[in-house]
Parts: sequence; C-alpha cells; structure tokens
Amino acid sequence: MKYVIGIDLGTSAVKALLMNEQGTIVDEASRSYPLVHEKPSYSEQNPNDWVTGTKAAIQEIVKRFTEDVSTIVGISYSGQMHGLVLLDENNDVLRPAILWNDTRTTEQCKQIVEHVGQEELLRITKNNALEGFTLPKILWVKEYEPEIFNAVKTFLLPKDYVRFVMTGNLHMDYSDAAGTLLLDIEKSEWSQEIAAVLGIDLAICPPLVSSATEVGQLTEEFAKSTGLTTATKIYAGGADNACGAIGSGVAGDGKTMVSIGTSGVLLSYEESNSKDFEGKVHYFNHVVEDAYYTMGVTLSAGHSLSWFKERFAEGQSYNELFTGIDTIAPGSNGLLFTPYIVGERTPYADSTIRGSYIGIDAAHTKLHFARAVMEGIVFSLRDSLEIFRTSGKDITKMVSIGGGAKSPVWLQMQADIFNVTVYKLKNEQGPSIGACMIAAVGADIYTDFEEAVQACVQIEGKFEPNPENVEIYNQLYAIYQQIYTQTKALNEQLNLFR
Ligand SMILES: Nc1ncnc2c1ncn2[C@@H]1O[C@H](COP(=O)(O)OP(=O)(O)O)[C@@H](O)[C@H]1O
Ligand SMILES: O=C(CO)[C@@H](O)[C@H](O)COP(=O)(O)O
Repeated sequence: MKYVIGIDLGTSAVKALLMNEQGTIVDEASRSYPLVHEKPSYSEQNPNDWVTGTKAAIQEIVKRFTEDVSTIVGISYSGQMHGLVLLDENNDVLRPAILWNDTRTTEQCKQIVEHVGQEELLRITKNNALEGFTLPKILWVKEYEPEIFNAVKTFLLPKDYVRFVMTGNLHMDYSDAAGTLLLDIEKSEWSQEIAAVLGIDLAICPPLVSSATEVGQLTEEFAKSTGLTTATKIYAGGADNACGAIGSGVAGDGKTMVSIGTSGVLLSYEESNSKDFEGKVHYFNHVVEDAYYTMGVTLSAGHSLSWFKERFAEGQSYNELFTGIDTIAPGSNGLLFTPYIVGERTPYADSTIRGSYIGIDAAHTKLHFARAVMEGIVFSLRDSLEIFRTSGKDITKMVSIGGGAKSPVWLQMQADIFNVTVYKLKNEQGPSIGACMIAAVGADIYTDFEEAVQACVQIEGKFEPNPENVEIYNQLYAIYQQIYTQTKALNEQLNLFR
C-alpha cells in the first residue's frame, strides 16, 4: 500500500494528514503557533515556527506508522495565502513573515493603482489591490525597511518556505502566485509590466510550477529528523483555498465551498479566466491546470470566535463554549455582531472598519454574545454569496470546511443564513486533504484530479435550510447590511485612538 502526506500550513496551526492510496485518511497530527499583532493592523508569524511545527507533526505521524516508511511516496502542501517571506543571498529569513490578514499597506495599495492603473491592474492580475496581497507588502518593506529590502534575494509565500527547508529548492506554484498581485494571469508568468512600473526586480520572484509538479526530494537532514527517507518525493502544492476546494470536490463548474478557518471564504469554481467580476471578488488560478476560482474573503471569521473565546471564555473548549447555544433563537434575541476586528476585505475593502455589537440588552448572556459572533461571521460570508448570486450564479448547495465545520450548530446556521443545502465532509480539513490529493496525482496514484476527487472526497452528512429560520435570517441580514455604512465614519474617528 502506498501513502502520501498532505501538509496544511494554516494560520492557527499546521496540520499533517497521512492518506493511503484508497483515499482514506489513516492518521493526522497538528501543531499550533502564535500569531503576533505587534501593533493594530499588523499580523506576523515567525517562519521558523512553521518549520518546527511541520517537522513535529510529521515526526508524530511517522512514529505511529507501522509499515515501511518508503511506502510514504510523496508529500505536498496547502498554504495560507499571500504572506511575505523574504530571504537573503544565503536563503536566510530577513524578517518575520507579514501575513494575509495584515492591513498596514493601504498607502501601498493606492500607489499600485496610481502607477499601474486600475484597469491595467485588473486586466493583468484579474484582482484589485488589497492590503492582504503580497505585492503591497513588498512595497511596504521597500519604503519602510530599505536595508532589509536591499538585502532581498528571493521572496516566497509561507508554504514555499517550508518546502524550501524540506528540499533545498525554491519554487512557487501558480495558484499561490496568483495571490501575489504580481502574476500575469493570462500569460501565466510574472508580470514584467507591474514589476517595472513599481521598481521591483523580477529576479526576486521564484520559478513558477504547477501544483502537482515534482520539485525535489527530502534533504538528508529533514529525512533523518522526521524518520522519513530521502526517496520521498515532494510536489509543489497550492494555495489553501484552492486545495480546500479540490479537497471538498469543488473541481467542476457550479460547485461552491464555504470555509470557516481563521479567515472565512466563499469560493466558486470557474472554468476560465474570462469572466468579469470587476474585482469585487478575488479571481485566482486553481490547482487544477487551466481552471480558476472566484472567492470572497472575510478577514476574521474563525478568528472572531477564537478572539471571543480567548477574551471572554478563557480556558473553555469550543464544546464548553457552545453548550446551550442551540437553545438561543436565531438572531440571538436582537443582538448583531460584525466580524471586522482586523478590518475587512469582501465586500468592503476597508482596513479602518472595526467590529460592532449592535443591540446589547441587559438580558443578554455570554451565550447570546457567542451566538451573535457565529451568526455575524456567516452574515459576512453571505455578503460574498450575494455578489455571486447577483452575477447570475445559481447556488443551492455548498460543501463546508475548516475548523468551523466541526460544529453542527454552525453548519445549520450556514444552511439557514445562505438558504442552501450544506454538506459536511467526513474530515473537515479540506486543505490538507487537497494537499494529499496533489501528492497522489503527482505520484501517479491517480491519473488526474477528477479521479482523486472520486477517491478522496467523502461526504458525511448534510444540513437542509429550515424555512422558518431562513425567513428570520433574511430579515436580520437586511439589518446587518446597514451596520457597515452606519459605523464607517465612527470607526474613522476612532482610528485616531487605536
Ligand atoms: N470545535 C470547534 N467547533 C467550532 N469551531 C471551531 C472548533 N475548533 C475550532 N473552531 C474554529 O475554527 C477556527 C480554526 O480553523 P482552521 O481551519 O483550523 O484554521 P486555519 O486553517 O486558519 O489554521 C478557529 O478560529 C475557530 O473559530
Ligand atoms: O487571505 C486569504 C485568502 O485570500 C486567507 O484565506 C488565507 O489563505 C488564510 O487562510 P486560513 O488560515 O483562514 O485557512
């Protein structure tokens, strides 16, 4: 029997899955690491924490593995997108990684639009300039840390750095490169035009490869420290949302995924890159060659709930926090929450907006506040759904993945607020399943992603919308939608005090 390992380098933790050639997950391990918010709007991680966590998770799996390790034939990756890792000429890390949910780069986004031009930017990259993307982060370092910028030899995205430590080779795959805002989507190459106009030397960009490309084998050192062999082949991998999409079977037209991880994502498969969403949603390369996907992103989805738990329910598990939450009526007895605790992306690209609780009543308990957070996160994802529906997409079912899909109450809320049938996977870790599938396709265990989806995607259950709740949530959503506009100016004033 052959096996593959899929590594999902998430924002809260790295998760490793061991999958056999029949598509069954046989073991898993994870390690969490801190997220550092040194200042409001900053969000960084130490790339060495990713490496240490990945090594420990693989060691744990290998320790429990009772067969010959040479049967673990391949490893691939799914990675949190957009994060900037800068390496010097010795391939040493120059500064902490600046992550996807770091919104310090509003000025740099304006500069990009000014120099490249909005129309040209959309034509080349299919996306708007948003704080979370990598290019504005490169420009921020250029402006504020010139010494570091001058020492840069290569930039990588998070999973590319972990892969580099494991193989000694530098690469980036198209699905992740699409999120840098430096990729010419049409030509599938780094954009000379954007780089030239912004004074960036394209030599810092790593070679581009497809997700299932073999990019090397494990270094002796990494193999030795984890118990694997140097014969294990390494495949490039992809952006976590693209991996989550194939891991949940979203590899064909009309298929939709919702993910509540640290971020929240509503993602829809696209057969081509020819549609025009005017930059309202992100438009990226899929890990499936010549396919694409569009998605809306809530910056703090699961993060809003983990924030709530850390601040107001310290020491409680999620299950303890949720006890009794299903006894509270939809709408949390008139309490609404907007999850803009680090700013927002879709539909409001706004780094200054912050979250609100609206309608606090003396009768509300901690449970009402927790439920309102969960509902607010799903309302925010509905904002993205409305963009898709307005564009003509008929969305009636979705596969739900990410840490949030562990909670049946949250899954039912998604069915009721979106008014769709929500499917739950046997294992909610779509991105690492996707990473396993990439390794399996790379290693020729499956001929293509279609075959991999057939073998690996296992649906465990479904949640149907409850018509009564749908009606209540429709009314509440109309109120929720007004909160952004009504709190925007207030947050601009409060920004001075942050
Ligand atoms: N048991 C649970 N029930 C519901 N939600 C959970 C549970 N455990 C974690 N979560 C949510 O999942 C989020 C983490 O999801 P995950 O997909 O692991 O994130 P990431 O890939 O960003 O590391 C947490 O922030 C939390 O909101
Ligand atoms: O910025 C985005 C997508 O554009 C995020 O979705 C990141 O890719 C992080 O994902 P999670 O850690 O929440 O899975």
